[in-house]
Amino acid sequence: MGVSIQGGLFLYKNGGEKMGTRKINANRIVVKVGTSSLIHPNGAINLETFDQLAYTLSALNNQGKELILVSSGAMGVGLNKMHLKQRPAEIGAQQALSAIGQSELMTLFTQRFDHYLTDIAQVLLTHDIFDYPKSNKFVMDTFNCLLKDNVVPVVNENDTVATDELDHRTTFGDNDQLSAIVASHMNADLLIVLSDIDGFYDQNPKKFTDAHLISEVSNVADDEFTVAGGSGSRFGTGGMHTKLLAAQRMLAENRQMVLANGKDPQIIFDILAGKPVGTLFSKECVTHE
Ligand SMILES: Nc1ncnc2c1ncn2[C@@H]1O[C@H](COP(=O)(O)OP(=O)(O)O)[C@@H](O)[C@H]1O
Ligand SMILES: N[C@@H](CCC(=O)OP(=O)(O)O)C(=O)O
Repeated sequence: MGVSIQGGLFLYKNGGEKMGTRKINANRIVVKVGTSSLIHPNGAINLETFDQLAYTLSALNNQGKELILVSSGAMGVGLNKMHLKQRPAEIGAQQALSAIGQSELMTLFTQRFDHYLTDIAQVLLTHDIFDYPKSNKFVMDTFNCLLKDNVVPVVNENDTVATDELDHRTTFGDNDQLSAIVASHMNADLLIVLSDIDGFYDQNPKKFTDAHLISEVSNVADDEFTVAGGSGSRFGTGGMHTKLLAAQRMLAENRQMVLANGKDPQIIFDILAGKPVGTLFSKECVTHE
């Protein structure tokens, strides 16, 4: 079991040793994967992640779990396809790149999921879509039909029309919060956020080598936001801030969220088996020695 350092935070013992098991009971699961897990730092496609994500979700789908994948990466894949090193400055050009990348992203997923005999579907959403009762119903009906037919919806923000959270310079979209919105409306038991980092640390580990991984968080307040920095990769957008906002929403609704490293998506099996990997955001402490 972790050591409490304050309020609702538990650090891993001995600087990272993982102990105990968690009680995770999840049937409907939203998995969010960030650009940093899908694209190598050199800009190339991380084929292992695509393949292992498809394998893991297909295996769980075959076990009867209901899965929704929220995937970033349209911009990263678009940059790669157009042989560009960095995002263009203009928002229109960014949106065009994302449109190019989105179809390529789906091609990559379709290939890998086909290999594991799993059908997928593309669902492009905006953050506010659930606020309109008619659209809300259409979106929910679509998700419910797909899940009933064992099809895995692959969600991304519809970057062509979503401009509300873009600063028109450096950030593009926010799938961390979109995944929490989807988890919330689809009444998911668990949100798994896969990133390029082992979990939530007491300071940005890409900047501070003595940062400690936090095992469990039961409350996200100002203290947590002060140690949440920006994105660690060239392509990620929200950094830890948007992940904490997603966690805040999950906690408020008494749902669980696990933030874990997506370099090997089979970590999802460990999460569901209750192994104390990553950071668990949960109102109640569910780790037992
Ligand atoms: N307190 C923190 N704990 C962990 N990571 C942090 C923290 N503060 C900032 N970060 C940064 O957040 C990054 C993950 O966010 P981001 O690059 O947007 O990934 P993704 O593409 O997976 O959404 C990490 O690589 C890390 O550099
Ligand atoms: N819609 C954008 C994703 C934006 C986003 O939230 O990215 P990330 O921080 O990598 O999860 C894209 O597909 O590039």
